[in-house]
Amino acid sequence: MTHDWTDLPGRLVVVSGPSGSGKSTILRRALEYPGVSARLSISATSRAPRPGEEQGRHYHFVSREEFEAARDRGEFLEWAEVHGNLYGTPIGPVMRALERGECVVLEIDVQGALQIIHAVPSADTIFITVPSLEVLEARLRGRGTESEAVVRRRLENARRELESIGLYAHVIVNDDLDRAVAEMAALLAGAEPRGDDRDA
Ligand SMILES: Nc1nc2c(ncn2[C@@H]2O[C@H](COP(=O)(O)OP(=O)(O)O)[C@@H](O)[C@H]2O)c(=O)[nH]1
Ligand SMILES: Nc1ncnc2c1ncn2[C@@H]1O[C@H](COP(=O)(O)OP(=O)(O)O)[C@@H](O)[C@H]1O
Repeated sequence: MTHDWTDLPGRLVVVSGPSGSGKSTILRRALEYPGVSARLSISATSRAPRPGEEQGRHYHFVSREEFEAARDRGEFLEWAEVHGNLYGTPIGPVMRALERGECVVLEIDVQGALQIIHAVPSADTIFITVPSLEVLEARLRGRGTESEAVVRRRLENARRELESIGLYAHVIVNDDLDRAVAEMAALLAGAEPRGDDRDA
């Protein structure tokens, strides 16, 4: 099924970047900034919930079979397999929020972001990166949520993901966290619903 995204009054913002680059940390804080009025899309995933994660708040946790059935029914705006699990953006809530003129943020991996860049050219795209792969490695280890083998796989993926950086409209280098959050907030605050003065 195709959707016409061009005439919706809201704004779609894609935030992407390697695992451990700081996407969730930066977004969590930037969404609280005064002047920022944006909602985070809740993805579906086949991965198991981590301690503290709630069904329907952090993700819609589903089985791999349920995910594949929804995908085959065309219910995802984009989807990807990331680190062995399936992730996808449900179309319905995004469409409805954009119809209401809201700003919707997708925090998704690079494969998904590339699908959005093709499917929704009006989307605003933000790539979060780190000063170096060494810094990324230290942060992934510091987070303590992944095993050694998983950290290595994520670093290999990061190298590949960094090759797409030029396709994004904006890049935030997450060295100083406060500055990165301020930059994200400024981009989101500027991502107002489009008016009649938009470019043709
Ligand atoms: N393509 C795509 N990627 C997603 C989606 N939701 C989350 N992701 C990405 O999947 C990756 C793994 O997310 P997660 O399991 O929460 O782990 P973590 O972000 O590495 O702690 C991250 O890069 C997320 O941005 C989605 O709906 N679509
Ligand atoms: N600017 C920063 N300086 C130091 N550590 C950071 C910075 N930004 C994020 N972190 C830490 O790096 C780790 C990865 O960040 P996270 O937001 O989970 O990344 P992502 O959502 O992109 O996978 C977390 O432990 C986080 O606290």
